[in-house]
Amino acid sequence: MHINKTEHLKFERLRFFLPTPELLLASMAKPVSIEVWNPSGKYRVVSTKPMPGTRWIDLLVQQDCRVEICTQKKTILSVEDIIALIGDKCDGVIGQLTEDWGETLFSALSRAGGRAFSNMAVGYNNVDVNAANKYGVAVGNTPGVLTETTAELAASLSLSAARRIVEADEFMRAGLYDGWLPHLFVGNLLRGQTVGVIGAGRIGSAYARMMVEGFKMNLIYYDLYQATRLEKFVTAYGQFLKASGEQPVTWKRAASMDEVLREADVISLHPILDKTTYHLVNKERLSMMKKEAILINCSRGPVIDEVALVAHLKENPMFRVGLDVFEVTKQNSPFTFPSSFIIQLSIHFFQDEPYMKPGLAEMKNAIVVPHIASASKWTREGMATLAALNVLGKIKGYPVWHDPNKVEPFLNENSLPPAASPSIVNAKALGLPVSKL
Ligand SMILES: NC(=O)C1=CN([C@@H]2O[C@H](COP(=O)(O)OP(=O)(O)OC[C@H]3O[C@@H](n4cnc5c(N)ncnc54)[C@H](O)[C@@H]3O)[C@@H](O)[C@H]2O)C=CC1
Ligand SMILES: O=C(O)C(=O)CO
Repeated sequence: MHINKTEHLKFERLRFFLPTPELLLASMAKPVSIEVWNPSGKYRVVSTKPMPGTRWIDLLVQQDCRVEICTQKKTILSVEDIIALIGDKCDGVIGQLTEDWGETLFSALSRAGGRAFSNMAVGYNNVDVNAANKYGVAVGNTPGVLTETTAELAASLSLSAARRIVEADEFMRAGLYDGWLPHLFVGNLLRGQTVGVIGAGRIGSAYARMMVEGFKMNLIYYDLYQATRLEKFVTAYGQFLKASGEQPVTWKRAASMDEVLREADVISLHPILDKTTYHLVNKERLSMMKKEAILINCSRGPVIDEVALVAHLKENPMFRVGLDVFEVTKQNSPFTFPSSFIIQLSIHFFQDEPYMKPGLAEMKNAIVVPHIASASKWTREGMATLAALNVLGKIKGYPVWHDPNKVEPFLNENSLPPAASPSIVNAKALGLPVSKL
């Protein structure tokens, strides 16, 4: 066994490249690379990935946790890999949206004595919450801290698509620019056009505000619920513009999603991924959109039928798309069963990346980025902190925070976080107490 012992900050950290005794006992153990903090800690918490910042580690260690971080050079861990990490004694796991958290993993965690899991993500379509309920495992997520960062990427993609920034950049780098021309990379003006938002929750509403306020676009949105605060904001901003002698902005709550698709010039998708939003944008719906419309997806890949999208992009060169997330390509996928199988079971959607549908990468009218919408330093460190505190809160028997949309008290680096789990999605099902702090 190769062991390096390193003093790091005020805690002890070990690195080794062979299984710990717990891992050796795991049924399908493989050699894994682990970094250990506070080896003598009472509670064993595993993180399936190194996460940004160190506050999340400090907070766990201060509360008597031994923290084990998987440093294996493999982007997406398999169920077997994670079973090996869980071993025979594990109090909680911090996992990633790329992992399949279903019956197998929750039963393994439960067998190891664990009752706490948190995704380092707000979306938890990769988690079978019913299975977690069955084994009494609390499931945490990380809302709120990534709202603005994700909305900013959706806004960036909207601008990049409207003004053809990626195409123009490639043109410059290829040495093709030989002087200003009236027709060179002519795109769309956003001001006065209509922005459509599907799923006006936290991120959808933040994006809508950016586009309305920043570019004076009118808003049309579709959601299962009324976005009252967003409506009030646009009304007030419209009144302000009018009082300043400018054209006021307007808003409309659409009765159907199709209304948004028909009317909007830029459409951004921000719903959760579940059986009601799977392939929400399909061939028929793409054909309803304006020929020069812009479609942005920073939610989850399977919200769009990407085979239909590639065909639509080919047929409509002025239609543009900005994608941060992707559907799995069956041909290349490590998973072989058809998507209809997933829908019928409708348990959870565990894998939608990293593959692109054939033809997408060649489309000039598509901008593609690798699921980076939440990738600002503040947000990613905050996500790590919230995920760690979700797990810690359950281990310590703390109540659940009363409002998962207001997580700021957990993110203040200058004070101790509240003694609560910031966001547990199955708190009600497990009958967990709610914090009155
Ligand atoms: N690309 C990325 O890096 C990121 C992606 N996300 C994705 O964005 C999603 C939304 O995040 P939040 O805004 O924080 O969640 P949220 O829960 O605040 O908003 C989701 C909204 O979708 C609406 N919705 C649900 N089903 C719908 C349907 N069938 N039709 C129309 N609207 C529907 C809900 O009513 C809700 O208002 C996450 O679940 C995640 O999948 C989130 C963060 C980063
Ligand atoms: O939080 C999420 O849901 C993500 O997609 C990560 O950015």
